[in-house]
Amino acid sequence: VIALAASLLMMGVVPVASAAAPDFVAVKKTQFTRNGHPYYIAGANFWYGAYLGANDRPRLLKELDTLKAMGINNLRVLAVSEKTDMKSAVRPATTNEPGKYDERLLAGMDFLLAEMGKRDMTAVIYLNNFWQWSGGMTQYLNWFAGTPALDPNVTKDYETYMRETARFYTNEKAQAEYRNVIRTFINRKNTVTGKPYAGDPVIMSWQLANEPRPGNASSTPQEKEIYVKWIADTAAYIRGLDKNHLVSTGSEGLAGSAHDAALFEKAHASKDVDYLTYHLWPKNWGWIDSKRVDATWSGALEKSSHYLNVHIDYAKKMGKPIVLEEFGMDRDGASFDIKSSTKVRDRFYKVVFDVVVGRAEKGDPVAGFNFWAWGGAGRAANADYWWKEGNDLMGDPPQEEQGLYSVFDTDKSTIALIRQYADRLHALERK
Ligand SMILES: O=C1NC[C@H](CO)[C@@H](O)[C@@H]1O
Repeated sequence: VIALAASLLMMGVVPVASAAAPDFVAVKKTQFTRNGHPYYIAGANFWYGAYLGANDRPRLLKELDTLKAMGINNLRVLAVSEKTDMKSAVRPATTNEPGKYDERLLAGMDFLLAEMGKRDMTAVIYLNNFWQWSGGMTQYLNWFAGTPALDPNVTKDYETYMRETARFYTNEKAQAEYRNVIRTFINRKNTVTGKPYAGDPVIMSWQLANEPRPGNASSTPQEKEIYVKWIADTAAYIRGLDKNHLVSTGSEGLAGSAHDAALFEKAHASKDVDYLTYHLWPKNWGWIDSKRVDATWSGALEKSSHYLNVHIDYAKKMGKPIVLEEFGMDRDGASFDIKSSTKVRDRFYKVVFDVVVGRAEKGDPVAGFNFWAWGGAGRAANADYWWKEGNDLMGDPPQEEQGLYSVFDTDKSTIALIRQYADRLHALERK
C-alpha cells in the first residue's frame, strides 16, 4: 500500500485521505508529532529563502548548512511578493499583476524546499503580508479597490495604514486573487523534486499571512467579526485543497488582536486552524529603549515574560499547540553595525528561551520558536543601512534598516545560545 501511495504521489496524484502520511507534521492534542514522535520547532525566520533559491543558490546552500549546524529544523518563509509603488518593498516581486507570477521566483521556492528536505527541515509558508515590505494586502487593494498603496514608512501613519489594509478581508476581487495564489502554491508540482506541494512533508504549515491584524488598535466589533470570519473561511478553503498540511494564522497574539483576548481566541477557534502563533517585539512595542537599557530593561522583562506566559496559557485553555514564531532584539546601543556587540539581544534571547523551552520541558503546549531573523552572510550595502534593489537580502526586510534584528553568521554568542536551546527542544523529541 505504501509503495502504491508513493508511486501515486510521484505521479502527482495527491492522496485525499484526511489522515496525512506519518512524515507530515501533525497535531496530537497539544503537541506536534512527526513520524510517530513528538516534534518541536527550533526555527528561524528566513523570509527571503525563495529569493535565494532563485537568485543565489550557492549562498542558500551555505545558509542552510549553517542553520542546520545550529540545530535549526524549521524555516518560516514568504511565499509571494506583489509588485508595488510602495518604496520600502522588496523588488523584484513574484506577482507583477494579478494572476501573473514570476516562474523563476516560484522555482526558487521549489529549490528551497528541495534543499530543506535534504536537511530534514520543515517550512511554514505565509501566503500574504499585512505589512508593506512585500506589497501584501495593501497592494491587493490598490489593484482591486483602486486605493493608493501608501507606504507607512513614508506617511508615518501606521494607524490609518492598518485600518485601511484590513479592508482586504471584505474585498471580493482581492480575495479571489488571494485564493488564486493559494491554489497556485497548493496545486504546484515542485520542478526540482517532482513532488506536488500538497503531498510534500517538507511543508509543515500553510500560513494565511504575516501578522494579519483586524485593523488598528481601535478596531470596531464589526471589523473584529470580519477578521475572525476571514480566518475561518480561508483556513477552511486551504483545508479543502490540502488535507496533509497544518494551517496557521501568522497572528502576533494580543498585540495583533487589538489587545482583545477574546478576539485572539475566536480567531484561533476554527477547527481548520491547527495551532496558535504569537510574536514578541519589546522594541517595536515601546517596552524597551535600546539607548536607555538600564532604565527600561526591568519593565521590558516583566512585560515580555507576561506576554510569553499568557499566550501559552491561552494555548492550554484552547487545547492547541502554540509557536512563538517571531521574536527579536536590536544590537547594543541600537547599532546596525555588524561589528557592534549583542549583549542585550543575548540576554533577551535567554529570557525567551528559558520560558519557551522551560515550559515545553514541563509538558505545556509549547511547540517551539522561530527567532527573527537569520541574516547569515548577508551584509548591509549602504552607509544609511537602507536596502536598495540588488543589495543582499537579509533577515531585515526592506522596510527596516539592514542590521536591525538580523542574526549574522558572525554573531557567535547568539548562535551558540540558539544551538544550546535547540538541543534542549530536540531532546524532547526522543521521549
Ligand atoms: O513580521 C514582522 N514582524 C516584526 C519584524 C521586525 O520589526 C518585521 O520586519 C516584520 O514585518
